[in-house]
Amino acid sequence: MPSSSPTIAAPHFEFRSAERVPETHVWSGVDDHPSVEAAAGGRDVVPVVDLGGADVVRAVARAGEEWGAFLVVGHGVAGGLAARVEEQVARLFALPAPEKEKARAGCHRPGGEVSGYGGLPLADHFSKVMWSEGYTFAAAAIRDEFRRVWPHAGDEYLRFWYVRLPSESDPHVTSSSFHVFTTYTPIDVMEEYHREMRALGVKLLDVFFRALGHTDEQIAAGDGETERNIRETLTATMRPILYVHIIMQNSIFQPCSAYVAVTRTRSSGSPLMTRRVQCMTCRYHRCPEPERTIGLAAHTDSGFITLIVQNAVPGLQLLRRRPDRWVTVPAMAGAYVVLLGDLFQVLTNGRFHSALHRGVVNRERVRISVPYFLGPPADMKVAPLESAVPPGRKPVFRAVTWPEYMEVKHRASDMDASALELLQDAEEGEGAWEAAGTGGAT
Ligand SMILES: O=C(O)CCC(=O)C(=O)O
Ligand SMILES: [Fe+2]
Repeated sequence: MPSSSPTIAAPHFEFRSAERVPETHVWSGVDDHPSVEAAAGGRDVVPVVDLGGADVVRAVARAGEEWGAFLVVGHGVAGGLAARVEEQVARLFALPAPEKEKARAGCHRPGGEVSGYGGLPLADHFSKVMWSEGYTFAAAAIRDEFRRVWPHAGDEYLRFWYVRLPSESDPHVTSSSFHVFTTYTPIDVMEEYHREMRALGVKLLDVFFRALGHTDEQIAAGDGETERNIRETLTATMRPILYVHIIMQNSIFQPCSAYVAVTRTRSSGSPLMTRRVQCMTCRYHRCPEPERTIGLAAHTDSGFITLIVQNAVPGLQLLRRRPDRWVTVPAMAGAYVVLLGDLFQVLTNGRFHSALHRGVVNRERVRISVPYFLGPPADMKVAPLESAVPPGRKPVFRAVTWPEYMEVKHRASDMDASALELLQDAEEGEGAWEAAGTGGAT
């Protein structure tokens, strides 16, 4: 449950070596509703939309209306990109704790910057800590962000070439993490991810605009000013997340796997130093701990559209109603997850809705997820598009900027209310805003 208690100032918590879920990370109500695996042919199949297929507009519109989420295939994004992103993100998380701490969010710019390493923005609303670690980067400036948080790493960021050798008994490592030499650096891959996701996001926006009645000609001509403005000013944030599986209790530690840290000279690119470090891996007994904690608490995303690449380990769940149940999004090779955010619900006057979702941990394998959030710039007033408001009707939502929306969302969360409801009627919304501001979150 949301809480107005101050955030726990968690010291660096090393999930990998935790021997039990500490009280700080124990959540109640994680199994309030049953978890359901998407069953073939049943009502709980997360829609899969082929962007290159026939009837794509109808398929996207249906998924947006019924789920606020879907898996997209036929998207035209290079086949190997997902594995490359997963590999580089695994390396970022494999950095030693002091390296991660250097990047801790809020340490680098005045004003409590969220960009960097650490908890998720939503963590402030809970008295418990989530079982995940994450980085947040402004996607268009990721090279500058890396340079800012790890200035000692040099322009090619070669400090991130920590490579883990394969070990059959080590469940942390995915097969794609095994390459010792690769032609990519993390920054190249993350920049490519940014370019591809932005292009995919724009493609999806256009499909949604079509679903609202825009013709090919209108879209080709750049639509009206509002739509063009939305497309051209999209902002993007990238947030790699690591959900470490729960392997504690009765673990028997034994030395067996090794890390190799490879550093290369900047000019020649040839190996300069190779270091072998003996480390510990573990055999483990399964235990019921995953149900006691949560990787990422239930929430809706705030922006327009979130695109997610995840590794082969499922863990993202969508809440479906009547009866309430958490449906696990399958880890489908080659597919990207699409989630609609609250501001998209505002933009489309509620025709397409945001999806309530969460991230769970498991007993077997590490899960990596790399959400890419697309939204408006901070100064854009987001209001229902004309094409989304039926003739003769008033818009359901009042216009709001992203920062204004976040303020409503924070206050709504403290009041245990819904931010979108507070925005639904101008008078009611303003009233509630006032009340939230003065009444406190008791
Ligand atoms: O774990 C995931 O795939 C989803 C992450 C997420 O919902 C978020 O960062 O907002
Ligand atoms: Fe999310």
